[in-house]
Amino acid sequence: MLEARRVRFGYGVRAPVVDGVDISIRPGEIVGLTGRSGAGKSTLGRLLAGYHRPAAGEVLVDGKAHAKGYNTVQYLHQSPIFAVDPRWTVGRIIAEGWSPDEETRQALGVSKSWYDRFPHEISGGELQRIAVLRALGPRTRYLVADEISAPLDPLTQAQIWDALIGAVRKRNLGMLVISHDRPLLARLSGRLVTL
Ligand SMILES: Nc1ncnc2c1ncn2[C@@H]1O[C@H](COP(=O)(O)OP(=O)(O)OP(=O)(O)O)[C@@H](O)[C@H]1O
Repeated sequence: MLEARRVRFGYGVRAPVVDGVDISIRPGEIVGLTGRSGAGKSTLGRLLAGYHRPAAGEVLVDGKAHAKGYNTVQYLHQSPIFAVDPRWTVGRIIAEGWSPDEETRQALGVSKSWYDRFPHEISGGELQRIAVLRALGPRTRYLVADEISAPLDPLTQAQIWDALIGAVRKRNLGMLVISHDRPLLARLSGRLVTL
């Protein structure tokens, strides 16, 4: 289980933006996270992924604190351009995560012809599919999908969510979906948490 227990976190000396929050995501479960703008959803997502250290409380991944090495909690960013090294080719970016099997690559519609290009040489929707593919390595146990589909066309959205749901079912992954899109959350998640 991926869980945050009574976590508190603030940026710098400012008041905490997440304070005393509990959330848990079981393997095989898709949990929706919504709430007003600025409520701290992305901050909570990053805490769960181990990007921030809580000022109080704890984040546990299958009962343990985040450790060094491969992050079994993969955070998917709304703007994938911020999640990749602009000097790396697409092939290198994907290989950083794993060497994907054909089925997963094709499910996401990632073309091998993109592998020699740089992030600024492919579209936003293509880059998001690449970021999702990179995150689905065999050691991944949980995914935090932070507004990953909002700016994308409906076809790309459907392709990404179908691939993610497929991976969740096949590999018993736990996934937190952060979104303002209530119909999307109703469709995807078994449980909705409002911050
Ligand atoms: N790196 C940062 N430095 C300082 N303040 C930040 C930083 N990141 C976020 N904040 C502030 O923390 C608060 C929570 O931000 P966060 O992005 O977690 O909210 P959110 O619920 O995801 O919002 P939205 O729905 O608009 O994406 C906001 O007031 C935001 O301005």
